[in-house]
Amino acid sequence: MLCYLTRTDTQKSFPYKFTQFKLLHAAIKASSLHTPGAPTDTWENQESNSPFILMGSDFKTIPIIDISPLVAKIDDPKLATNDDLLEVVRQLDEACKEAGFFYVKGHGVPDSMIREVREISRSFFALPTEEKLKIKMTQKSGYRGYQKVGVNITMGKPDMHEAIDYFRPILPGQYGDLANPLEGSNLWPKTPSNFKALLEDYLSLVKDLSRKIMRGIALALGAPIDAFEGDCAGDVFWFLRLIGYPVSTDIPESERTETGIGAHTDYGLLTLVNQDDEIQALEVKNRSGEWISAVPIPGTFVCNIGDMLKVWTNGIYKPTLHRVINKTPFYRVSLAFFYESNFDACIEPVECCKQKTGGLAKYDSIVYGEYLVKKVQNNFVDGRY
Ligand SMILES: N=C(N)NCCCC[C@H](N)C(=O)O
Ligand SMILES: O=C(O)CCC(=O)C(=O)O
Ligand SMILES: [Fe+2]
Repeated sequence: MLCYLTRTDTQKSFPYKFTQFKLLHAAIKASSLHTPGAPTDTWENQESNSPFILMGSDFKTIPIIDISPLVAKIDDPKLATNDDLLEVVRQLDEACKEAGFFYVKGHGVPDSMIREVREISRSFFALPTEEKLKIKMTQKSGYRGYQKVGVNITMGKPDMHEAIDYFRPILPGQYGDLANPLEGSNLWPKTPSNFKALLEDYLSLVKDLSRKIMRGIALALGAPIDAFEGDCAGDVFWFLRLIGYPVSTDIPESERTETGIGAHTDYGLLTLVNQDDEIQALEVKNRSGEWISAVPIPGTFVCNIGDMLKVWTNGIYKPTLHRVINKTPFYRVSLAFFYESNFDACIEPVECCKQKTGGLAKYDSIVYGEYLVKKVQNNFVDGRY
């Protein structure tokens, strides 16, 4: 994909282009192709007052990456420089810079599992409201549990989805006062009976898959392979949302808004979305401001990067605005898994990324847990649970 951007404030213009890389050091160099203050800055303000004018092509589709070499080899130091793995790394780098979104196939999570977790979520959402409210989300439950359509808000507007939110369990006092509002354990419905067991199996698979993709992303950035482990994400905080988007005409007109989830970026490092086949509803905003559809591709996960990765990379990779609008006559189900950093991690631009972006930190450091708590509290209007 080739795009030309002109920096209007300095009158400097430059071509920005990705070529084929075969070796790891070339993949690392790819990150230094990034000129300070260059194209990724358009990502920051995707609305109108960007200092850049886009003149060339922009992404119209979201790349599909077959990550099977990465899944097979990334944990084996002897294999971590294989050509096929480095080709995956190169594709990850390109996708994170161009779109902030990519599909993964060849990820090793069985198709049957991917479908089953959606089906079991669908059967939960089909239960009577009284039944679903038995695991109701409240402030007291640490924001864990079921929320009705319209309870979650984005930019002040009710979202047209119902959901169950699961967060990594937090013991009282585990992170001092930092995690207080999110302390608690998860709420599991009694029916369907295998709900908890199935979702726990799923969670362990997507957690490990995310760890491997983050190893690939570390290499793509020219950072050590375990850069997103240890103090950063070695004790990762995760959460999982089971989401149901009703057919819009099934929602009373007085309560209806246009969006299943309004435009937002995700908060952490990496998100893995398992979306219903054949229902097109997830949209991703490109640099030109067009909404590009993330069409369902059976058996894949839609991956996207989050706010913490932007800070860590000093803006080399930026999260992309996305939203969900279900205009179809079908009830849509998705599972969004969020792989974040350690809850108490202080995320700041790292040296190797600063070097590639002019040397100075473009973002203040953020304590992830503080950021998350604020976000979660802002997602719900007091008393509207
Ligand atoms: N990354 C997460 N958790 N996504 C869930 C919904 C995002 C929208 C949320 N209401 C908001 O305004 O952030
Ligand atoms: O349902 C989807 O496809 C995406 C959900 C999403 O963007 C989110 O929960 O953050
Ligand atoms: Fe999202």
